[in-house]
Amino acid sequence: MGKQPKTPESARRTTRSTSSVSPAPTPSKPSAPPKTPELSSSLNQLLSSLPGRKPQILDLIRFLGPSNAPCLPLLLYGNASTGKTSTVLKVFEHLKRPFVYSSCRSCHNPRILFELVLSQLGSSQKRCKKMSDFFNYLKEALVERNNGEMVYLIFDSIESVRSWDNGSKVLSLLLTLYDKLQSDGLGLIYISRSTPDVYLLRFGLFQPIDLCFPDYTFEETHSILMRNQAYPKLYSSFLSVVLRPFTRVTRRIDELASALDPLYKKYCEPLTDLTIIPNEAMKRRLCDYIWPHVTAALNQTFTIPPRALMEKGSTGGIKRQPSGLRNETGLSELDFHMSVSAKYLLISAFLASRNPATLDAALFDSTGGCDGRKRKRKSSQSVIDKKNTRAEEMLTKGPGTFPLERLLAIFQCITSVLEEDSPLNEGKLLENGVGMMSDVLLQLSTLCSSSFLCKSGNCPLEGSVRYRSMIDEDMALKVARSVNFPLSNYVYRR
Ligand SMILES: Nc1ncnc2c1ncn2[C@@H]1O[C@H](COP(=O)(O)OP(=O)(O)OP(=O)(O)O)[C@@H](O)[C@H]1O
Repeated sequence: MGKQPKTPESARRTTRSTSSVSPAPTPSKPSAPPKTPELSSSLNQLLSSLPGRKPQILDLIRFLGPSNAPCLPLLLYGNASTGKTSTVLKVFEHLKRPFVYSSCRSCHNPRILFELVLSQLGSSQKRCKKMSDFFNYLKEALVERNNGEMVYLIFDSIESVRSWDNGSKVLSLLLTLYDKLQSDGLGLIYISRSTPDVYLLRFGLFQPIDLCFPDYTFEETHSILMRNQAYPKLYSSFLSVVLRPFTRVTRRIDELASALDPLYKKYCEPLTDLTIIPNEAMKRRLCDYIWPHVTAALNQTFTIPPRALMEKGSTGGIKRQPSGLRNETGLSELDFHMSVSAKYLLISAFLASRNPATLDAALFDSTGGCDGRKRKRKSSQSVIDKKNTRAEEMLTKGPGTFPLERLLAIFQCITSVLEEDSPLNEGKLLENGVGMMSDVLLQLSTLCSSSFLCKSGNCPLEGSVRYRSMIDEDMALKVARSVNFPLSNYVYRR
């Protein structure tokens, strides 16, 4: 499971400013969700509109507290399409609270973001030439508004700010607004795909209450897709055929919905009556009918649009690029399409191609951990020298080939390390567990057909197929970052 949402008590911390500014109102104690019959039916509606998000919804309502009580900044985090935005917006709608929503991803630069926030607060004429303009206008708008009710600024996708010019400064301003403006009735909610440590380490003052949105389980994904279906029996029989293979490729609800939509239309084509409850024989016939389309659609999931593929020089001694596959901006597309297990497989393949096989034992211990330093200390200098010479040869030759067994061994090692290390990844890996391994061959063939890997002919000695990774180090690092994998700890360097 992912990092569990903290209990309200353990999550509430005193920021430097709340402890030093005495007249500032104390953030309210989180209270239980209201229990009037009217509200509880609206709460039930809210809960059923977002399957799998009950703990997050209830925590969020508790953290926000009553409408006139200040609340500490909240940081909602989780992978793409885990319902962070939908949950916040629906909770605010349910509570009927005033809020200002801005997605940093669609703003592209600070000026657009600042002016978007101000315009929603009624200051649409204000132009922000400097960062301090935003702060001053925001303060003015809050003072003018001052009606005793909190107003919440919701900043979505704050991880995107880091890639802007002056991104760090902008992020620092956004994350410290609470310290400066809490007494003006401002609540702050940040939504991020990155984990809190990214912000806590770099912006020391920022100490929000964090709320994790773990990836959906298979069952939750099923319930989400079943929502609002006109013919639930038929749709359920459709999902029983298609959902397993697709969730191996992606767990993103938006990707699944758009991939399954045309397939469902196909599935219904042979039927004249959609209200029918398919019996076993009909299910089998429909399954046979849809299956070729399923396999074709599964392959398409990895297609990277050509406009995103830009030429870029190779780095780190890796000389070859896959034909037609260039990276850099391509990663956002890649990130969009690639499942978590495919990303780990790609990282494993990169390591297998990049590192000499002789270093595997030193980099990964038998339980899968990265135990490089300990082992290196035990090796004699001459053994190290020999390995280094071979490794240097590899670096100058470009990416090496490797057999399937080596790929699987590395894959197993790095995924088991991540089960221990990464709170967000933990959920995916534990949940997928065996599934992730059994899925590898399917992922492998898809990675080959998408030119991320290539088959490198048969090894004359072993007679088996060998593979080669076709991505460069920059791309591997980006893939690794997207799943919080510490790739540089595993890459052999001269
Ligand atoms: N639990 C859920 N129930 C119903 N629909 C959901 C659920 N979770 C996600 N979705 C749907 O998936 C899509 C993406 O959800 P949303 O934008 O809320 O995710 P997110 O975590 O904010 O993603 P991102 O990090 O990409 O911004 C939306 O269409 C949303 O309706």
